Amino acid sequence: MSTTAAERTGARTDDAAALIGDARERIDALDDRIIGLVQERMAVSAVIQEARITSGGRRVNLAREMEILGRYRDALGKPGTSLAMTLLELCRGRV
Ligand SMILES: O=C(O)C(=O)C[C@]1(C(=O)O)C=C[C@@H](O)C=C1
Repeated sequence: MSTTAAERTGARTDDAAALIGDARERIDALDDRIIGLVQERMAVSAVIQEARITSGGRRVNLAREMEILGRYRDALGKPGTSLAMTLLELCRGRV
């Protein structure tokens, strides 16, 4: 059974439903890019961690993490800090 544009988008007019459909396509494309960038970040972070561990250091570098948290907070506010913490967890696991 097929759904109507209104059911898919929550809009009450065809114009609004069309706009939402187009904008959702852009969001899906952006999310694909964001996911790709996160995966790229994870790979680069793994190279750094591996080099540090192989040299006898620790996986985690808290001073660097503080810089990153501050950067995301300055750009995006408090939720930016949460986003940075999630990114760091994806990149180095839980500490
Ligand atoms: O910049 C580093 O030294 C890294 O190891 C990368 C990274 C990160 O993913 O941003 C990961 C772990 C460290 O605790 C700090 C930062």
